[in-house]
Amino acid sequence: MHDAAALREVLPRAVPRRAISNVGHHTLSVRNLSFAIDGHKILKNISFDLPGDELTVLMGPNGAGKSVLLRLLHGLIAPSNGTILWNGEPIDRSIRKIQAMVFQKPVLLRRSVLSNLRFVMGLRGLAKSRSELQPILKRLHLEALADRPARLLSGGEQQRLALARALALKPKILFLDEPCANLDPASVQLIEDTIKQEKVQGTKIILVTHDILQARRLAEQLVFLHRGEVAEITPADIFFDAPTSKEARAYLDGRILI
Ligand SMILES: Nc1ncnc2c1ncn2[C@@H]1O[C@H](COP(=O)(O)OP(=O)(O)OP(=O)(O)O)[C@@H](O)[C@H]1O
Repeated sequence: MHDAAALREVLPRAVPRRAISNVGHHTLSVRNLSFAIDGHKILKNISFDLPGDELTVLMGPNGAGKSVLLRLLHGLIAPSNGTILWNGEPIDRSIRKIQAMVFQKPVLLRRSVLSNLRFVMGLRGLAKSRSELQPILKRLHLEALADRPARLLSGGEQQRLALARALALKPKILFLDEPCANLDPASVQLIEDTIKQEKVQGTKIILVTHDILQARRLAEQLVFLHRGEVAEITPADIFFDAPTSKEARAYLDGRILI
């Protein structure tokens, strides 16, 4: 696949609808959301509300449907049934523009680090000079790598670039799919600190992780998925002390879920 085409695959498709105003601390909701492929039901009639001012962590065993749910929420795939709402309104083009996503395996262009940032911003009509991009490079410790080919970066450096690219879009809703998988402790801390700063600045964050300690450090709200269904949605402190579902209890105890 051509570079630009590959990157467009990770940007949400615009859905033509009316514009909305006053986006801030609102709520991301799904109603009766289902997704099936070839008759295989991957997500089954899910409904929930994720308050804009709480950091939501999405957990669940392998194959539960977490990545598929993030891709649906981000608009990369269309649901078989159901609706996704931001502040009570169906997601439209103006809301797609305030979303960004970081994938577990970064999708980067065969260009420099700087050029990767510029390209995505250009797609959103946000042309930026080198000096204007310095703060975001600095924030993710990428200044010294700005002119390096992105695909030659280490895994951790690529993940920092993927986060920088998402943040450069100044998203109000940020989806993170295991952004710290395979990162060293310093990189994990940098990414977690950056996520916390974004949250404080009012970005709605939905993070998928299998790292229970990371979830404890970051989560305010916990959504636990099991076999395509929401087993529980709980404030994080309750979830880790006394999960209400047997599925979450088994997961936290390290028992295999069937
Ligand atoms: N394009 C697809 N075609 C067919 N099946 C798919 C497709 N995408 C996902 N699936 C299936 O949907 C289920 C959920 O996948 P998903 O990647 O969302 O799981 P996950 O909860 O993110 O798991 P993990 O923790 O292992 O990353 C899996 O059984 C997967 O095989």
